[in-house]
Amino acid sequence: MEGLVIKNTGSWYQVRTDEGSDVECKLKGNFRLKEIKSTNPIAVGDRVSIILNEDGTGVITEILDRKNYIIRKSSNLSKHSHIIAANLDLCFLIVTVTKPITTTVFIDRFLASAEAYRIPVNLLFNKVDLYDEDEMEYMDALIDLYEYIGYPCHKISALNQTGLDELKDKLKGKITLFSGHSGVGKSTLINALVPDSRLKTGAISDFHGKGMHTTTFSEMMELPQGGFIIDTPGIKGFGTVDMETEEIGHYFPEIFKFSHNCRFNNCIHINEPGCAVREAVENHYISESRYKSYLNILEDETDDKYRK
Ligand SMILES: Nc1nc2c(ncn2[C@@H]2O[C@H](COP(=O)(O)OP(=O)(O)OP(=O)(O)O)[C@@H](O)[C@H]2O)c(=O)[nH]1
Ligand SMILES: [Zn+2]
Repeated sequence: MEGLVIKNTGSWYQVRTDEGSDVECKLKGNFRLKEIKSTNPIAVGDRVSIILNEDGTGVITEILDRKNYIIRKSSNLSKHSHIIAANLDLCFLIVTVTKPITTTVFIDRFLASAEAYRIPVNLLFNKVDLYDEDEMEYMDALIDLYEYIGYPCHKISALNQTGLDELKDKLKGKITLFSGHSGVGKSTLINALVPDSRLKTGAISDFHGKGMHTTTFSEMMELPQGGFIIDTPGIKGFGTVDMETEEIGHYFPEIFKFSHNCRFNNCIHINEPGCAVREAVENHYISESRYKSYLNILEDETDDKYRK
């Protein structure tokens, strides 16, 4: 029997079978994952094969191929990583122009990581009910920029529940990760989209008792229209994705496009002669803020290399 892992408590996995029932499962004793050194072999979003025990519980015997997964390193030194979720169809990054400010560097780092993971992102500009004329203008400029690059943008007010219908359509039948700075209105939005999510949160803490570490546990919330939302506590963005210096430009779609015309094919677009990316920045085909974010990631990765 096959199903979808919708909750992971560390020792148990809740599996929604394709027939529609929920089964509490354990892993088969000798279960191993070959390619990934991970503290948890299975995460929410995984599709698995199970066999049923007589008492109604189940055993996970096999994990089906993943289309993607997001990880967090257990610590900087460790090679082990924690898989946060698998098989994501979409990310919603919630941003605000004010209260709090979401910087373009934060947005661009998130977008680049999502590109590395091959997960499409939509930007949700929340709290539009708060903005004055200048803030509206700034938001519209950002929306022009990101839509031009290819990231769909939405103006919403989670508080007043405006702009949410289009989101509901997009979420239907998908697994979507919600992310954003603390205070942008993520909980308010999720409560508006999943009417009984507050109730569910209560039920989880009962189930776990006290000693539960949030890092080993995650859950998907089911949407009334079908589909799931992932809002794992403690994730801000994806954490750092390791990127090779020459790869970073691949995760900025518009930089990648222009980089085909650079004179050197290993150009990293800093001060090489014949760099088509820098020329595009000077001619305003690539935005200054995006190029700055690119340099910002490049700097970090270079620092990392020297430290190692
Ligand atoms: N004016 C306005 N306020 C909002 C809106 N959405 C959320 N807020 C307010 O912003 C504050 C933070 O909202 P939360 O939903 O708790 O934000 P969060 O992103 O979940 O924050 P964390 O729980 O810290 O991660 C609350 O006071 C909300 O009422 C909105 O659309 N407009
Ligand atoms: Zn270049």
